[in-house]
Amino acid sequence: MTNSTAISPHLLPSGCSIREDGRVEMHGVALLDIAKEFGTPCFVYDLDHIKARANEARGAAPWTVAYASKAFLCRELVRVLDRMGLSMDVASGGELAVVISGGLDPGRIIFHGNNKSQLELSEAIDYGVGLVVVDSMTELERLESICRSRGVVARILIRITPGVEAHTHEFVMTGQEDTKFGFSLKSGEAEQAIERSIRSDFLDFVGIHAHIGSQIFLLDSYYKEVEALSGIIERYQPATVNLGGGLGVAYLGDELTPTFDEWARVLYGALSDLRVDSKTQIIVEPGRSLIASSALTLYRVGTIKVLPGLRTYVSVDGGMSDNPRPVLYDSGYEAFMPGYGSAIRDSCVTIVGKHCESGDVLIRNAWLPRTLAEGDIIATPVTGAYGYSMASNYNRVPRPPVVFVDSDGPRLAIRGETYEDLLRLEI
Ligand SMILES: Cc1ncc(COP(=O)(O)O)c(C=O)c1O
Ligand SMILES: N[C@@H](CCCC[NH3+])C(=O)O
Repeated sequence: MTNSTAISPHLLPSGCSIREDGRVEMHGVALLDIAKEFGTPCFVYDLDHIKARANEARGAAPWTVAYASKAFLCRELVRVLDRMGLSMDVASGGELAVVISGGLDPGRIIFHGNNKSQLELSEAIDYGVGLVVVDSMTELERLESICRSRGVVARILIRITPGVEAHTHEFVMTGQEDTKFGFSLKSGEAEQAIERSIRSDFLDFVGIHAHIGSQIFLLDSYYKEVEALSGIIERYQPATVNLGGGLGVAYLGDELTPTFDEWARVLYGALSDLRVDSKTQIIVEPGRSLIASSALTLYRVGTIKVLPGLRTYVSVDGGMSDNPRPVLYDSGYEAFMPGYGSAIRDSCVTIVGKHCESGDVLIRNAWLPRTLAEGDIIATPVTGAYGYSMASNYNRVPRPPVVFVDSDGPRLAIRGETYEDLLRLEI
């Protein structure tokens, strides 16, 4: 736990700097001015940081990088990643619609999901997505019949459950045997699905997919993943092996994360140890590790309630509706005052949201300067992944705006919702 120190600069997006007067700015614009212009709460993304992370991921190995759009998705981001030539993974018809509307070449889309509907599968085929990742025998048959009726062939990967337990929160583990995702390797279902797709006239078996979970720090889990798949790879010599995403990120100042280079070294080391043909196309699907550290969230403090001998509650104008991760996974975050970035954070408080839930806690033990007062702006870094994308309208709280910043200044990528937006589906 960080105690009595200023915020670690490495938790801030790379375009951030702390001015001599202590104000934190992003590409020369004070975060306090962004809060004034766009209101709070507000997600602020450093566009150059996103591009740098995408380039780092791409440069780490001769693999194909498909950004996992569930981590954060908006049209403007699709345009940016499209210009960089990245591929994208989608996991629903809605994500597919946004990626298509952002203009990404459908051939660079990978379509996931353990329960894709008939409509979603048809849309995937009609848009011409590059790869459909087939998750069950029912889906394989549904997809085949859609393709038969259109006289087309779908390029598919078979999703395999490698039976690897990655060391992460059980809610975000996906590679173990007891999971809703994919075909079990152990039971032989994976081989049956591959054989079935090879026999089909309307399915083109391009390769296999596996994903062992999210927020993974121990790279050894990836070695085990490749090891588990090696028998299938040797037997079917797939053109493509998609090893999923899941690389962990640091949310707290004292956490150390593996780099894309280290991840690549482990994966390629395993592939080479297991003599996987070097011509095999390797795909990875980083979501969190590509986007999380590029953003922070700005909040305004509304009330400060001191319960003597117990704790001090600092209530902000957002909460579990813009960041459900602390409630869902007990995830830790840090906070700082963008007006006083170099100030020593010498007071431990509990930052809570404005929702009608005692559990609506953003940071249980947050260190902030003791000068913190009602009306101040605070920021939580590393909120670029699974914050906005999992945001809700609980208590009919409008979802906040998303602002992109680079050397051209700040601009809206997604506007904040209004009460009118909240009413637009009402009859
Ligand atoms: C199939 C698949 N690929 C990629 C990801 C991205 O994971 P992460 O954001 O942890 O990199 C996920 C989410 O866990 C996933 O389910
Ligand atoms: N939403 C989760 C990760 C889920 C990964 C998607 N399969 C998180 O915030 O950590």
